[in-house]
Amino acid sequence: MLLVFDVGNTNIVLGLYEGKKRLSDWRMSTTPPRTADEYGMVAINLFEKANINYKDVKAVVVSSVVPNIMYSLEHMIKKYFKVEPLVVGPGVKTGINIKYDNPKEVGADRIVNAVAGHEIYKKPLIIIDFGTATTFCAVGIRGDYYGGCIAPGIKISSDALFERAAKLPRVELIKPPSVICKNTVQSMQAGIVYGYVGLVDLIVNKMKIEMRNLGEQEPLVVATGGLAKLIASESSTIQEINPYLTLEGLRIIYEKNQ
Ligand SMILES: Nc1ncnc2c1ncn2[C@@H]1O[C@H](COP(=O)(O)OP(=O)(O)O)[C@@H](O)[C@H]1O
Ligand SMILES: CC(C)(COP(=O)(O)O)[C@@H](O)C(=O)NCCC(=O)O
Ligand SMILES: [K+]
Repeated sequence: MLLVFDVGNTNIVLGLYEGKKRLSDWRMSTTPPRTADEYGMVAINLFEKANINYKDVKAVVVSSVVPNIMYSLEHMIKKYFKVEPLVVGPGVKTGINIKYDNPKEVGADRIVNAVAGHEIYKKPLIIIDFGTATTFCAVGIRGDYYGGCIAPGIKISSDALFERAAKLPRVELIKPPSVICKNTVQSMQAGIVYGYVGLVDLIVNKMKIEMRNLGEQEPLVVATGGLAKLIASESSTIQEINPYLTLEGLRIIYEKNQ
């Protein structure tokens, strides 16, 4: 079996594969940083609860945008799973041609998403990943990674509002019935959800113009990440939601590096 880790700034998402089949996936918090043994205990417990023998894991692939937990995570993988993890980074085959000023600067999660999108959809793409940050990535039909935008994520933006405004409560991130709201909670929900939909649709429409100028056909707009569903329901530009895009990209990268 193949175990993949998508290490984001809020969550570490684990995916377990047998060939192309995803057997299970789990989500754990990225903070606080844990020791190798603490990561090991969590991982083994997750396998036990799923009635899966962790000793059947024969390969591990990791994508990370959180350098400070990598020592413990890699140490755990070697100690408990007895394998050397393939860590996505320079030198790992992806089939993606990174056209960033400094290709090493792009978040691994963004490249992994591009690998998955390119393989699955075989079209020019705009990939939106609603994570701690919301990333927008333009990928050409031939797998050129052109770059994109990084915006503050919905949750950290709304957390900042809750924390910094004395009279504003923490509200559930759900869509209110209108934008002219008559109470504080719905006013905040409208500002957060519709404000974010506006951010997404404006950026996507601008990226589409730039992709046309790059000679690409109309891109497919694919959303992933924890909060994709919430925004996609209101957005006029998001066409697909693929919650497992990053995990699929890690599986594909494993196959490309066999
Ligand atoms: N299935 C889900 N339903 C609702 N919220 C989610 C879900 N998965 C993740 N989230 C929330 O979405 C945000 C982004 O999660 P995630 O995409 O894992 O972030 P990152 O990749 O930056 O770690 C987090 O605040 C997380 O709590
Ligand atoms: C933008 C990100 C923080 C998004 O990561 P996440 O929200 O999943 O934690 C990550 O892709 C990153 O650290 N990128 C490096 C800078 C860049 O891509 O230009
Ligand atoms: K992510």
